[in-house]
Amino acid sequence: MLKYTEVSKAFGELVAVNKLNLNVEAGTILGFLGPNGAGKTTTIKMSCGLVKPTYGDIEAFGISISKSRKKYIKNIGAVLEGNRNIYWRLTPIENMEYFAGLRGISRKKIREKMDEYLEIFNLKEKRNVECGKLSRGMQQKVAICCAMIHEPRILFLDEPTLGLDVESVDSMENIIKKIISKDRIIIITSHDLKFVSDLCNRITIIHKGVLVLDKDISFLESYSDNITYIIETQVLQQEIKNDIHKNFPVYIEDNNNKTQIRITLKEDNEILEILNYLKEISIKLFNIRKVNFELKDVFMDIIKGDNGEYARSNFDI
Ligand SMILES: Nc1ncnc2c1ncn2[C@@H]1O[C@H](COP(=O)(O)OP(=O)(O)OP(=O)(O)O)[C@@H](O)[C@H]1O
Repeated sequence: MLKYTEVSKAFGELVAVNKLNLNVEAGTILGFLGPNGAGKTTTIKMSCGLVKPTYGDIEAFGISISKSRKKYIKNIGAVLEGNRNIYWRLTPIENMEYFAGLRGISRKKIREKMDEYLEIFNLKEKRNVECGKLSRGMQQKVAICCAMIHEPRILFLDEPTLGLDVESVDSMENIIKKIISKDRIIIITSHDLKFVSDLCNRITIIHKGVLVLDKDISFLESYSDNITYIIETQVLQQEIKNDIHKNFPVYIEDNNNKTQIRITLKEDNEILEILNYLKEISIKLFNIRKVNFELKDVFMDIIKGDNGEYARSNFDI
């Protein structure tokens, strides 16, 4: 189990992570979500021993990072945000050998592991190509291979789909499904909520350093009766947006010279209320469409509010 007890990190006055308490069981693929600046990367860096918590402790399968850092780190593998996790001038094989060497694993010993990973990650044909010449998706796969070369039981993937095309996102999803096992934990941060809800069996949301949701993915099913609409209008003034926020369970964003209002309702005809409101203030409507209720709706509901302040949720979470 991965266990966080009161884990906190302050950078001067700014509290990036505030008393995080969380237990993650083996076999879990955890979606660790939050808006920009919520504290995700700081939490991952603390979990990898790269940033020291100001307060609190993290334990990986009973080993405490504050008491036995070296032993703790053996359980951890991580691919951090960005594309600097591997050496571009080296091939996938050379990168794996290099990272194995850093962990004190001999070339001979990892040969078998490398073959297995090249197979799983579909990298066999590219084994001797410089990583700088590979696609972004392949580079990301090599980075994961390197992070797993010492067979850690806990793997952190910070934004694994960033910059990947749809096909590569699919392939990443399949690979993560292949590498999870009942004695392993995979923790993923991502802004791609579809990827997360398709893949993860548990969802946590952190907002302004505070854990605000921790649920099994099945919790979404309890909202399957909800109906979500997207209403596209002329660009709305901030005052009007604030007023809509106050009166309706919505998420509002501007997109391509339009304002998109995403609203989740219990009954279809509740849509009339907001449409009447928009009509009364003479707002031009461009489009209305029904979409599936998604993790996105819960996520946006939790983090919405004026200036991104935590607002009371419309859902029973
Ligand atoms: N080294 C640092 N020094 C000062 N402040 C920092 C440092 N690292 C992070 N922060 C601040 O801590 C807060 C949390 O940042 P963090 O990078 O953990 O967020 P995040 O959830 O990963 O965001 P994003 O989705 O944008 O990557 C932010 O306000 C950030 O500016």
